[in-house]
Amino acid sequence: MATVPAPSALRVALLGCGVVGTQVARLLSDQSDDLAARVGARLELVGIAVRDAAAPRDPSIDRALLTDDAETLVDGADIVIEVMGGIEPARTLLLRAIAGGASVVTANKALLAEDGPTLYHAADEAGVDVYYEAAVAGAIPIVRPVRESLAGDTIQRVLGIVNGTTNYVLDQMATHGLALDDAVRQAQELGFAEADPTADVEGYDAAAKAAILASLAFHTRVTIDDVSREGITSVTAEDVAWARQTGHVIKLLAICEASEAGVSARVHPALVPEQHPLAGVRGAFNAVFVEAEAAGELMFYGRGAGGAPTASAVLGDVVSVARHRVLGGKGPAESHYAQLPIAPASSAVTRYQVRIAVSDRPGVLAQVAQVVAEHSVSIEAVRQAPIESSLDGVTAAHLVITTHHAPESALAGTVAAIADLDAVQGILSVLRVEGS
Ligand SMILES: NC(=O)c1ccc[n+]([C@@H]2O[C@H](COP(=O)([O-])OP(=O)(O)OC[C@H]3O[C@@H](n4cnc5c(N)ncnc54)[C@H](O)[C@@H]3O)[C@@H](O)[C@H]2O)c1
Ligand SMILES: N[C@@H](CCO)C(=O)O
Ligand code: NA
Repeated sequence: MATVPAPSALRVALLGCGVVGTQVARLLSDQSDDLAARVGARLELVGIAVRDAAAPRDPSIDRALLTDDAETLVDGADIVIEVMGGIEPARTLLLRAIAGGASVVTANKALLAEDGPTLYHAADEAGVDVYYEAAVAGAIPIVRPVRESLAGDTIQRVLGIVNGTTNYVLDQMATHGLALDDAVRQAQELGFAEADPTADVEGYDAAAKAAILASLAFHTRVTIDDVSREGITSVTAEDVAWARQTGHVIKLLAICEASEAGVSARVHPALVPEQHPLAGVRGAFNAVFVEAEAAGELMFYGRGAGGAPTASAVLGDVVSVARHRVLGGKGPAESHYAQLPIAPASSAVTRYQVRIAVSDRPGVLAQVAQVVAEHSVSIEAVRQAPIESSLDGVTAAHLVITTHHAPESALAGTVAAIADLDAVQGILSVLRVEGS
């Protein structure tokens, strides 16, 4: 039987030359001999699609490679790397690449969380790879471990700090007592947060990553529309201080779980016990904590953003898809055989900490406890502390109630009933407690 000779070189097209693209081009050039040895064929960067070929670029970029004709570039490639971001034209260009027989590597979480299945289906039909390690938690290997290393196990839960900007902001609030707006401004000055930080602080970036992680972990298609999302804008310096007093830190978590109700993916600020490994994730670092039936607890930690760290993940994927082309065949495809239902957000079961301002007089604690019990919610701990400037001249106190596990729907009813009590001056915060 005649064998097809392995290619001596693979043509690589790069779409986008921003923060990540610049570093991808640099690594392809700086490491070209090592990459050739690892792949078994040279990786030849044949062009870089940009919006404006005349714009200033990092000196490491070979300007002769720049083109504003992305379509022609894609048509001649064996491997297409997409680091432009956005839905269009990224989707159309990737589909064109796949239809033309190229394997693709992308860092585009927004596109995958919105319409990944269109790409996966096209790649299946064409017999090529779609790899996307950089799309979740940047440099941290998490897509490959979930897709391959844990393929023989059953993942039960994934808890992730997958947005560096918000982790930096919450960490600054916790360690320096900053207000949220001041911490966001500092993150912008240091270049962590974008000029428009909405996608980060409102949790959209983390929600896209949660959709991708939930799809991988539970072999079920989950899109960003299936993810319940709450950002960090309502977190106050007082919440952060109270978290510390009760032995917690506040983190923006992406939580993916499978239960009898189906798969749930949610993003919200949560209290994490100080002794949990996720509580020690400081600054702009990311970490993904995985609970699996046989493996137990695993944590993946590192840099979730930045040009070079993200390019590291992209290059790892490029080497994988290139090896497949040299050896023939392709890597594992998207797996959605389980097709579990998407659980409604109200079915999530977790612990809560409710902080309320109450009039400090006899019987108030008993009234609050009664209301909680009537909603079948079990109290784990109650703390009380005086409020120095009392409201309306009535001596007031903070009451901090931590519950045992309860469904979100039961908690919502409980909080509404507590708010109706005469002795309750206000609900100051309701935070979920995760990781315990
Ligand atoms: N920056 C990070 O830390 C990071 C981390 C993980 C994933 N990502 C993802 O990587 C991708 C790129 O991010 P980035 O930070 O490098 O963004 P960026 O804005 O710095 O770079 C994107 C580049 O693509 C170019 N571009 C956009 N549309 C184009 C088009 N139609 N034709 C040609 N060029 C086009 C832009 O001009 C820009 O130079 C995004 O999908 C992002 O979500 C980024
Ligand atoms: N903006 C993201 C990086 C890219 O996903 C973050 O702050 O983590
Ligand atoms: Na990653």
